Amino acid sequence: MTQKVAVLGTGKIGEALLSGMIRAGWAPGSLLVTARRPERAEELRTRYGVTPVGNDEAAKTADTLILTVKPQDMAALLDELAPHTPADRLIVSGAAGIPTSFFEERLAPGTPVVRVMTNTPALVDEAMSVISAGTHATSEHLAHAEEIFGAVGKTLRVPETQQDACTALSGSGPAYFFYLVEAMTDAGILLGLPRDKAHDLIVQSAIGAATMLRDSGEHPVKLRENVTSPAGTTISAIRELENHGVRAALIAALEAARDRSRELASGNNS
Ligand SMILES: NC(=O)C1=CN([C@@H]2O[C@H](COP(=O)(O)OP(=O)(O)OC[C@H]3O[C@@H](n4cnc5c(N)ncnc54)[C@H](O)[C@@H]3O)[C@@H](O)[C@H]2O)C=CC1
Ligand SMILES: O=C(O)[C@@H]1CCC=N1
Repeated sequence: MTQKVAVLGTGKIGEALLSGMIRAGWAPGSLLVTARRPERAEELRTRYGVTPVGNDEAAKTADTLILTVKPQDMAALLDELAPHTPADRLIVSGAAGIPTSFFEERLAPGTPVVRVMTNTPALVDEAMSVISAGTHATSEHLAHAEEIFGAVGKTLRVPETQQDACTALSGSGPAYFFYLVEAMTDAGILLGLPRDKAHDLIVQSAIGAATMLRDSGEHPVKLRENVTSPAGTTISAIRELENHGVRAALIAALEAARDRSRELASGNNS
């Protein structure tokens, strides 16, 4: 029997995952989606050939339910799902902050839950997805989640205690790089370059640097040293970064993201 997978609350992350699964060869006929707005459901059917259903129908029909609603909407979704979800369904949560115990408390006893933190480079099959098992999830359940999220990039198993830290690093991580590109493009404007040229120079430098980080096998310190000539330009820039506390700012920023992920777990949604 074909395994059916349902994506519930198919927004940015849900659609990125869905499209990646289809690119990786999943049959659209084995994929169900749910969305709040009927126009959105139709859009997904037209774009991917998947079947839109209600949340209750997804729970009854699919073997694996991937929940990609916002953390703030998860309790309401689980209220809707609980009466229709047999305990043999695999629940995969993609939400920041929410622990597997949150699902276990609201669904039938023994329900397997896997928590995943992915990121938006799923759109280009370069996601980093971090995967943890709940109390009743077996290694087969983890392997199934890896098969799904492996369609859009790399996966890594971690203990659930590390999920909030991973959310701060890789879940939110792409935003920090986009922010740096934005700021460096502004610097290019200050230095008199047209915006489009500044953008292209920084983006290609980012792609080159990321490829070297991934493929060279060198430590980032060594890669930076190779750019930094004695009495040259780079060290003048690095001194300013240190003077402005950029390293400390990054450490504090990621600590704040980790703390916010923990707050989402405790139901602080403001
Ligand atoms: N955006 C990002 O970079 C990342 C987001 N996440 C997590 O992924 C989840 C989704 O985030 P996004 O895709 O950015 O949000 P989004 O707002 O684009 O998507 C969530 C979707 O869920 C729908 N929804 C809410 N309640 C529903 C219900 N009861 N039934 C059906 N649909 C319902 C909403 O209409 C919306 O389309 C969040 O939990 C977030 O923490 C994880 C990693 C990265
Ligand atoms: O900002 C957020 O809460 C979500 C989770 C990780 C990335 N975006």
